[in-house]
Amino acid sequence: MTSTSNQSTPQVSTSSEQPAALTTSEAAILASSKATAQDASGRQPASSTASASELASTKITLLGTLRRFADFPIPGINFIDILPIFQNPATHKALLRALELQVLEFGAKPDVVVGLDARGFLFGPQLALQLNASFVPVRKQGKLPGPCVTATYEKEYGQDFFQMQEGAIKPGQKVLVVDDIIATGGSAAAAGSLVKQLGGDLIGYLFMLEIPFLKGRDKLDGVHTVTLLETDD
Ligand SMILES: O=P(O)(O)OC[C@H]1O[C@H](OP(=O)(O)OP(=O)(O)O)[C@H](O)[C@@H]1O
Ligand SMILES: Nc1ncnc2[nH]cnc12
Repeated sequence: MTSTSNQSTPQVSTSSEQPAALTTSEAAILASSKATAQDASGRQPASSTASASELASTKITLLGTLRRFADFPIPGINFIDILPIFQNPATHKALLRALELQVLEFGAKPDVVVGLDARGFLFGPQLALQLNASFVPVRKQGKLPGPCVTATYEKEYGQDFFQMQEGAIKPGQKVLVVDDIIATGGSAAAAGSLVKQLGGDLIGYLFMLEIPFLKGRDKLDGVHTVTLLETDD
């Protein structure tokens, strides 16, 4: 996929067509795509330029698709709605492609993709298929049959329990935990602790979106964490 689009690629502005005012997140994406595409001599190899610019374009498109709802689900929470991405096949496809590119940053192919109930199920199984990996769910308590391991956690708007089925991960398997959003990091940290209880080798966390001011990464014990998009607004 390149920014010279085909029908399944979201339409993205070229630099001469940029809207007059970029948001802070969009400007940061453009700056980092220019920096990372350069080699040691300052030149930009064609393939790396293409994929960096593809990723930067996709990020801007996806950020523009998000919606905000004030005071949902409780007063004081600025809820970021990712669902519009899935309403459009082009943005849906671009998201999956971008996440697949982000997995390269882990330097190892996961054996298992673990997705968190419920929004981690929107793209986790598809990503697992693209990586030729297994998909295993983390579910809210009371939804999984058979013996389970359980972890309690606090998230941005409440407390909950997560479970995984015993035997769902084989000891030593390389596991990537994926979810839509990392806010305070409580959900992801609980999922990581379940993976470890089952003997998995937690190689990292991958999120569609991070809310940096909530400092969720601080709860992830330094485990490699990659996020496609960031917004504090
Ligand atoms: O970083 P945290 O503060 O823990 O918050 C992030 C979690 O909150 C949301 O899930 P939610 O529990 O609302 O469930 P849902 O996916 O079923 O909507 C989101 O999908 C993450 O899993
Ligand atoms: N602000 C937020 N918006 C959407 N999902 C969330 N999960 C935790 N915090 C959230």
